[in-house]
Amino acid sequence: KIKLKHGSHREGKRTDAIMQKWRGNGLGQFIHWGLYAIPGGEWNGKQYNGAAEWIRSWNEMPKPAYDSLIYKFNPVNFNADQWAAIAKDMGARYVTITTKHHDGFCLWPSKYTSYTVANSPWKKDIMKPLVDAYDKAGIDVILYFSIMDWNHPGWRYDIKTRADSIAFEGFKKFTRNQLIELLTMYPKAKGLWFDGTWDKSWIKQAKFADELEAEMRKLRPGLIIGSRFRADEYGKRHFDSNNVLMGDYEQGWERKLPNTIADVHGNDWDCVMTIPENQWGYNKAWKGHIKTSTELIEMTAKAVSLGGNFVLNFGPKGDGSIRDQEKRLALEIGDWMKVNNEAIYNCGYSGLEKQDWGYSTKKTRIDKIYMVVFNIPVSGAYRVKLPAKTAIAKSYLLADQNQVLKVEEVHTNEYFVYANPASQSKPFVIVLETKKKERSGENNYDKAK
Ligand SMILES: C[C@@H]1N[C@@H](c2nc3ccccc3[nH]2)[C@H](O)[C@@H]1O
Repeated sequence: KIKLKHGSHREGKRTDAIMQKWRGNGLGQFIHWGLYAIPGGEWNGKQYNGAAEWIRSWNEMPKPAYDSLIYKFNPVNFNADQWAAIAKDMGARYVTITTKHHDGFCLWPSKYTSYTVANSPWKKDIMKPLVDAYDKAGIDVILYFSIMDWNHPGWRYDIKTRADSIAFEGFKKFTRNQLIELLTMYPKAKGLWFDGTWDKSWIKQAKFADELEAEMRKLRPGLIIGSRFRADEYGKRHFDSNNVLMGDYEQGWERKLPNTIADVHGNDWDCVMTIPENQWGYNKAWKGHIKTSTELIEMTAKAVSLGGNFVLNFGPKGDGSIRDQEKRLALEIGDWMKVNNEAIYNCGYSGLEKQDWGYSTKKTRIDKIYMVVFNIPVSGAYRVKLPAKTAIAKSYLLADQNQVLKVEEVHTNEYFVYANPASQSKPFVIVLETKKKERSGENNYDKAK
């Protein structure tokens, strides 16, 4: 083990109630909203091929033209309660909201810069109504914060000269001030989701970032901070030089999912996902594949089956309204979650071998296993292998618990569950209530009544 001053300060999962609630959330909503939603991926009639929230980095759009979008920020259709209702209807149990993206525009009236909503035609704080609306809806709030800030004169991609170093010292103070300000103004926030931390300038700030993380955790005990915030003194990110996870959960799954439990190294983690291929901020013209609700439900089930949370991104328009495709997907996912959320909420890795029919999840501390089915076997038989000394006490469809299913032990600890789902068009869940196996060889299953 390498002696580290600014590596991880905790091994293993957090066991406190705040983190246990986070762990059981299963499904979350991401909100990317800011000035970039006004051009929506287009400038002077030309489409920007990258992610819409990165349009400022596009040479076709002069930086001053982007920066003066502040004078156009007047989201007359912004309705925080409506955004929270969409998340609620979808079955999201937490939301991550951009307070400041890479462009540096602040959705709260920060005292430390003039580049905020306070100096836009809108004038009012956006974060307070959002935090209050989601909190009222019973949805936990996490604040997204980009360290990289293209608007701040002190930002540097790397620190090469003494002048860089002096400028960056000012930037670091500004960053700390804004983070303390956010935690003070929005005490209901359960955590911070950091981004824009990959450049050398920030990676070199191991001591500063370590002390800042400690200061934030002291100010807000129980605060949830992921692995993307800081690097150790050898520049190692996400996992320190002893390969121990930094922060409270792994924040590396952006637009991708782990494939097996080995990929998540026994840690908590979240996957943040876009509906189109790669657009976080509002883009007028979604190109390429737009994920269907069934695909997104499958990603949610896969994430939970591997012990993580799935956080689906919404990019509200410049006027504050939510686009129709996003509203429709939220309702379709929500319809499924209303019937099946028992297989998602407070569930995690079941320990069972992956089978072709889909993903299995397990309630923490309860002997219930959920088989979330996406591929229906022509045989009608759903194979499941249980650990030794575990038997199936009862099996039924989550959607219709009166439908007790026939179970057959085809080999030791290997069972076929027979189910003919009513509908074949949507994923469905088979529940296994397990029990300790009595003497071996006894047929431990209920014949279909
Ligand atoms: C959660 C996502 N993270 C930001 C981002 N910027 C990137 C630059 C390079 C590679 C990946 C990136 N992700 C995206 O703009 C979005 O906020």
